[in-house]
Amino acid sequence: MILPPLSLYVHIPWCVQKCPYCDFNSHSQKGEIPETAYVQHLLDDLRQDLYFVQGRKLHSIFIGGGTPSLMSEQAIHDLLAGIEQAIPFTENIEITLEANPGTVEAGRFEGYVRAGVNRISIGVQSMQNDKLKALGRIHDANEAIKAAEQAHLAGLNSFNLDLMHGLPGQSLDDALNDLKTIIELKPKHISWYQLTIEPNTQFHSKPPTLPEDDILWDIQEQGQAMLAKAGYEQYEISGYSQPGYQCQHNLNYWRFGDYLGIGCGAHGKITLPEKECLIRTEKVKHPKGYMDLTKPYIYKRWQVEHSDLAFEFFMNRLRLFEACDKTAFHELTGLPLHQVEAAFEHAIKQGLLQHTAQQWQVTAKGHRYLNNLLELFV
Ligand SMILES: C[S@@+](CC[C@H](N)C(=O)[O-])C[C@H]1O[C@@H](n2cnc3c(N)ncnc32)[C@H](O)[C@@H]1O
Ligand SMILES: C[S@@+](CC[C@H](N)C(=O)[O-])C[C@H]1O[C@@H](n2cnc3c(N)ncnc32)[C@H](O)[C@@H]1O
Ligand code: SF4
Repeated sequence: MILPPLSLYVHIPWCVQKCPYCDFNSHSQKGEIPETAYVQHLLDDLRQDLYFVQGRKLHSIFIGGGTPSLMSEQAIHDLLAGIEQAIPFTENIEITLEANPGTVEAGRFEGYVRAGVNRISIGVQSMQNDKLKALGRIHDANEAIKAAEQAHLAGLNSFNLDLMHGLPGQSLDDALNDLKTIIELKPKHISWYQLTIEPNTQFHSKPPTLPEDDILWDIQEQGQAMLAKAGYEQYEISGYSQPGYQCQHNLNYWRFGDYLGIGCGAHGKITLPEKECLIRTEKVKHPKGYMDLTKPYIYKRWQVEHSDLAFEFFMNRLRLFEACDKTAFHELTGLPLHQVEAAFEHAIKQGLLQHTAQQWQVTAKGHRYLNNLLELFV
């Protein structure tokens, strides 16, 4: 087994209010968030994970949530300084912070950049005010535009806009107009998600009327063509970027790289080559329990069973559009290649995969029927 690049995910669990479609680990917090105490807990949590790190450097950091843009510049500065003290950074480290346009007053992004952030991901969701209202968002389209302008002003070479489609009452034209407006804001990266109704959300208990399947299909096909025409390459199911601006954190995740996870409900995955195994970690989910000094941060830690490894590898790796080196399978899982050859032959016969002597690549059909492809590895 070889050691892949190491990333770090940091979870910030608070939002101004909970959106009715969202099943992320987020809690509405009226008033001040306990950011100073939380940063200390995060750094303490990280120290307890250092056992796994052993001389490695950090390749990317993703501060996600919840709404990390509720944190002050000082808190993000203290957090990043503390992380760097614990684990050195690689020279080109990517440091992303997620922001909600409703929390971004002027000058905020400059502050984050001073603290060390070099990529901001802004949750725009839609550019139509009636849709934003139906989604329970705390901002309007104008504030989303202002947030994107601020990202340019802060000198951020790379920022991402999150947009959703398949929204309640959305027509094909609505969705395409949203994309067109987003493209005009010139982000280097666009995450374009189809709205899904998740269990344990308000939309699940009171479902809104969503567009018919044929409209969803047209949105997908025509939206992808529009993004491609504007120079955005699709490199992952929902990830599009200008060439060279893929999200390094996501890429490492889908390439089956390693990541530590700190903060409420954060997940981690670490390779231990000397033990020929993978460890997964999960931290305590609720902020109250996580910040309770009498309890550990870790909720669960387990070794991935050998029988699950092949599926876990491909479930991540086959989401990416780039080809996969055949050697990566053995290097990252420790399993012999011949174990998956029969599944691959089957997938190639069905037109879901193609291959050369060195690499595998998912075909367009394989991306469309990804679940059928993955079933071959169960
Ligand atoms: C943690 S949020 C981003 C930052 C910030 N909390 C915000 O919403 O502005 C992650 C992103 O996941 C997407 N998302 C969340 N729930 C979703 C759902 N049910 N279906 C599709 N996309 C969803 C949204 O685009 C959202 O921006
Ligand atoms: C889906 S991406 C967001 C994409 C995005 N909008 C951007 O910046 O390009 C969010 C990243 O945070 C990671 N993440 C989210 N919740 C997590 C958790 N609880 N534990 C570990 N990683 C998490 C995901 O794995 C992913 O790499
Ligand atoms: S979508 Fe973003 S702002 Fe809305 S509840 Fe989820 S994490 Fe919070």
